[in-house]
Amino acid sequence: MNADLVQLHEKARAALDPVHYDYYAGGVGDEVVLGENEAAFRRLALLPRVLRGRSTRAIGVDLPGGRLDLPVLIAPTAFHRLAHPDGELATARAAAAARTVLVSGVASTVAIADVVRAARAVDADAAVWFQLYPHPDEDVTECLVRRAERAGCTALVVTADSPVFGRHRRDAEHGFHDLPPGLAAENMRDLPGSPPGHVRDIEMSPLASWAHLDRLRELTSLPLWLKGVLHPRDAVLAVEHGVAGIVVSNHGGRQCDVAPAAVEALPAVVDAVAGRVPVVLDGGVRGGGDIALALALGAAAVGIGRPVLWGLAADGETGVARVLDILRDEFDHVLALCGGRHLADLTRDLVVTRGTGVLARCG
Ligand SMILES: Cc1cc2nc3c(=O)[nH]c(=O)nc-3n(C[C@H](O)[C@H](O)[C@H](O)COP(=O)(O)O)c2cc1C
Ligand SMILES: O=C(O)C(=O)c1ccccc1
Repeated sequence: MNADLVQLHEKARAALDPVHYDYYAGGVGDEVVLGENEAAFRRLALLPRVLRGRSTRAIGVDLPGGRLDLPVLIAPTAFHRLAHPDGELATARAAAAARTVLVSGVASTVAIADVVRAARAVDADAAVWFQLYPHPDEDVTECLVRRAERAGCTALVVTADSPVFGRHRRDAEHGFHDLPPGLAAENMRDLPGSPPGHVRDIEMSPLASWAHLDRLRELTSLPLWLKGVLHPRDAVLAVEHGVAGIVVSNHGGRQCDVAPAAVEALPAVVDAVAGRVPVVLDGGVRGGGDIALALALGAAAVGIGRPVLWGLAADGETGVARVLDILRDEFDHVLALCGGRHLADLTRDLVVTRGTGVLARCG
């Protein structure tokens, strides 16, 4: 991990209630995938190109739903007010100031309208996307979509890797099941079928299907991203079902513990999609080199989850801004060292498997 991010992580660990730290840090089952997401990047290396005579670099990227000034967006993570009293408001301000996208989760502790307002107060053009799970009650799903639209979100992200909740041993050991008094999943308040003021549970839908995705797509004109794709055939189906983009993700190792590392699943998905829609990768991205590797393997951008939570817990908005700054600066530096000027200069032939010197299996 980038050394400055390690420091922020340590500061966050010291600041957080250990139960909440474990909620953020933990994974499903034996936490195999949690470790693999980071370890898989360390098994890859990048062959720099030389004598390319370049001085300036362009690292922005346009995606359906918004432009990013750096190829890093903030992946949806739950309950930011466990990390800092300003919660998602702080995250939204830092993302807007860095001119990148915040994917704000249904499980946020600030209502989506307030999250977007905070972002737009910093940058009138700020792009905030809304992430949701297909709720078993489709009226609830529809209401959430309308809330996101009314709030001014510019894309929807549907998370497909959670037909059921992952079993998080650390949470079970701590008996962590509920938010502390005063905090709630504010997007779930006042939904159809509940009394005024009531906050509904976020539920997973074991019955969620491609038909649900179709209905969601028909419900809104917002670009629809599908998050949590690992199998190339699902990537093809997603394109056929009209998604605007795909997020290759194993949910940061919090869902299926026999899944591969996210970056190892990336090349086959990129090949299957064949440029028809952009592919974003999240899971284990902890430095500029990881970003360069993911882009070289075909990602249009990466998402970061836990590093944002560490920045937020360590120093609120300033901490999140620092995380984005560290990653921007280190990625730009790696690009320069590799003789790149544009993101498109990061190509798959640069990626080799460490210890073998041969092109990565994907190469
Ligand atoms: C504490 C926590 C909560 C999360 N909550 C959600 C969520 O509500 N919806 C979702 O799609 N992904 C959720 N994720 C997964 C992230 O969007 C992302 O896939 C993952 O964190 C990326 O891995 P990284 O943490 O190694 O960067 C969560 C991750 C963490 C760590
Ligand atoms: O913790 C998670 O990973 C997650 O995705 C989630 C889902 C619903 C509510 C809170 C968090």
